Amino acid sequence: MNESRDTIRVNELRLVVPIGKDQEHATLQPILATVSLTHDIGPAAHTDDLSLTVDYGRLKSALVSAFAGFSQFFESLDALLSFAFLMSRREVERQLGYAPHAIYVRIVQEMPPPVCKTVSAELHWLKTKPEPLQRVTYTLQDLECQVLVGVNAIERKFKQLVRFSVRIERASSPLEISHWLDIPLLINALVKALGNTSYLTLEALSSYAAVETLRSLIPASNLDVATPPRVHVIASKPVALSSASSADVEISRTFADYPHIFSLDASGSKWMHADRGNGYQNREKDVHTAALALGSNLGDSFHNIELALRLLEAPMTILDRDALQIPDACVDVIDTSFMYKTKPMYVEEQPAFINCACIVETNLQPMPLLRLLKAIENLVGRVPSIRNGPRAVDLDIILYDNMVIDTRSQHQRADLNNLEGHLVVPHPRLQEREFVLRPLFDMIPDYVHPKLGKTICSLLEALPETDPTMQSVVPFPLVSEEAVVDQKASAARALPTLTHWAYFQNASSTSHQTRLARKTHIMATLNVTPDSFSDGSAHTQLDAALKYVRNAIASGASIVDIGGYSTRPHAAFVSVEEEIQRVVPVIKAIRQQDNPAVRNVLISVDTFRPEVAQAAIYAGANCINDVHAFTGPNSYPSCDDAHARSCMAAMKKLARQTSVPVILMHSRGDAGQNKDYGNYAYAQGSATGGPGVEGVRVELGRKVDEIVKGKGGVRRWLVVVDPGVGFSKTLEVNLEVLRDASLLTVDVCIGTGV
Ligand SMILES: Nc1ncnc2c1ncn2[C@@H]1O[C@H](COP(=O)(O)OP(=O)(O)OP(=O)(O)O)[C@@H](O)[C@H]1O
Ligand SMILES: Nc1nc2c(c(=O)[nH]1)N=C(CO)CN2
Repeated sequence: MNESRDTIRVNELRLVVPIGKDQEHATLQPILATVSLTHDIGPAAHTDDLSLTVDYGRLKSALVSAFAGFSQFFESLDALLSFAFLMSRREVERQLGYAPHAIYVRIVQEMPPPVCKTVSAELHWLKTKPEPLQRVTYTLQDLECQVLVGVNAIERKFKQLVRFSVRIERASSPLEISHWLDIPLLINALVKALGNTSYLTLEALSSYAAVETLRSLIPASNLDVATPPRVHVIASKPVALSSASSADVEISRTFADYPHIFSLDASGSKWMHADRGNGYQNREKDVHTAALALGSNLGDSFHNIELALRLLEAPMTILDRDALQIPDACVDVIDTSFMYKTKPMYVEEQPAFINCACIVETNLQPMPLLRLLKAIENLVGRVPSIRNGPRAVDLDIILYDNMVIDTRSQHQRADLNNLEGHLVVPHPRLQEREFVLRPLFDMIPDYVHPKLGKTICSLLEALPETDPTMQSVVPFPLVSEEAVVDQKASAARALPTLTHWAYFQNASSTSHQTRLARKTHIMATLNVTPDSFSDGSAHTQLDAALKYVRNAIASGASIVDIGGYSTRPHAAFVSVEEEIQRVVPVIKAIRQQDNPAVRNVLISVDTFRPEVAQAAIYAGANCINDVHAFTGPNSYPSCDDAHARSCMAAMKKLARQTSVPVILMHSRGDAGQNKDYGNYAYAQGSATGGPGVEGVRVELGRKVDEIVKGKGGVRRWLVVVDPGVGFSKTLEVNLEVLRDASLLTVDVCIGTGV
């Protein structure tokens, strides 16, 4: 039996058919229809009798009259294919009296240049029991795109023509072939996405084309989950080789080849983006970690940096899917450094810089991440300037996972004067920049540079000289109710800066001169509790409070701390409403004073309650001073009770939203409870000092980590720690902490705690 070898074919029958989305948009368009059947021609060959085979003339006429008699319009190539197949099978069965072994139908549509040369759909139908087998193939032939691709210098500079041929194969059930793929949509998506790429190799480019094609198949993927569609891509560079017609890469891929990008849904019946739907676990697979450096020396630098960080976390509002090369782009800042005022490097005649760094988790690939950073620089107000000159904000990718990247061609890599439009990671100047190494050291001192093989710590130590004028800085925002409300409405807004405090790097190692230049900030404490001011009405209380503030400022105070709930042991309970009622009017009154020195004084609100902190900030306070470091009064021995957790979440959210500095004090919960004040023995024998200082470092450090690290964390530069003299400590421990607090960190705020 040779029935599967013989073929009768009507080749490229020219037809003109109505094609369109709907009746109104349907137009007559030429197509080429090919029909072939696999059938044993032996009997007709022996007898030379036409009635024993299929008359191709009758087959052609049947197709012509079926299309001519079709009074509707064809919505898609699928619909045309399906119609041509049904008409062919009917005619062949009419002639033979039974169905042939196999039928093949192909419909080709010529496309207007330069979209692509042709699109075609083919159906292979095979008579098998119990069900026939059916396979559909779509081909986009010679899709022409201008793409930046290649390793040669000229190829990095100019886009070049790349021809793609994309074939999609799917198994389909016999009755279901109409409207599976929207070809115009796919062509559009491909041309747009491919035009934004800048790969070095045709391999990466063709793989990207396969991913984008598979992406467009997701909506219909539930129909084929058992035998998922397969995509073949040929990427061809016609001008790559001087004596050859082209250089090509051909690949064949399916969803399962890209487990980081696609996964099956929970029921296993549909392909989806791995970072969608049942989510977090899937997303994790494609999450990368990058270290970014930020710098600014024009305008309100603190505002610019905060705004840039907020924009960073809203990538989809800045660039579209094509530029980001992913539909659900996501960036989370998960750690921040301290912030520094630094001497300008390279071009020294310009204002001092403010520098910091952050770690992000993102599903963006390196180039789209760079694109996002450049777009944010523009949005924040960076304008062209001289190289290494002043700028509103500068955002650099310092590290990306452990990757070593250089998008320049081999022979462009001799120096660093041609980085424009390229990406080099780790940042090529990292090792000479203290303003980057020091912020990185705050977060990842032990990270090993993937090219240099040295830790951040040793790179910092290896700097030939360090900047003795480098200071860490704490910015205070200028708060007003309208500004906070306005800013709450849009995550991508930041408050302007009222002032900042600056500290030399390391008090013990800086020179006598810089130690003298160091400013000590005095905090005045104003307790607006009923028994704090002698008799009298609310008005005299307010007068007394304002008089205290004026005196404090005149005596050199730079911040006024206002509290409405005493922290002394066994103090009477005060309701949230009452506490708000006590502090808010005083803050508002200060902010309405005529004297600018009083009106603009820094105000911290001394509270452990998020509701009170929020009301105070809305009224004009610009700092939160919390004796329980965001964990509330019931947080000892464990910080894990529900109240402590909800307090932590609410305080973090408020601090993050308003960007006010937070003073976090060491204590062991409510002062009235017995907390075994001498119990710091566990911290004995540490390198940092005595057990008291080490106990404070461990217990407060744990809370600081929880407040700073992870998504939604408070910027590290806004955290001021207070060792809590007089809180949960014996006389000896208090004295030890007073003596050695500088061992804890440079940024300590020492008060008497009353
Ligand atoms: N790791 C990287 N991070 C940021 N930009 C990079 C990186 N590698 C290469 N570049 C390229 O450097 C070019 C110049 O960037 P930018 O204008 O920020 O330079 P600069 O501020 O003068 O120097 P630097 O970025 O070294 O601080 C950009 O167009 C970018 O394509
Ligand atoms: N201190 C300091 N100096 C610089 C900085 C910077 O961020 N900080 N950025 C530069 C160009 O990116 C040039 N010089």
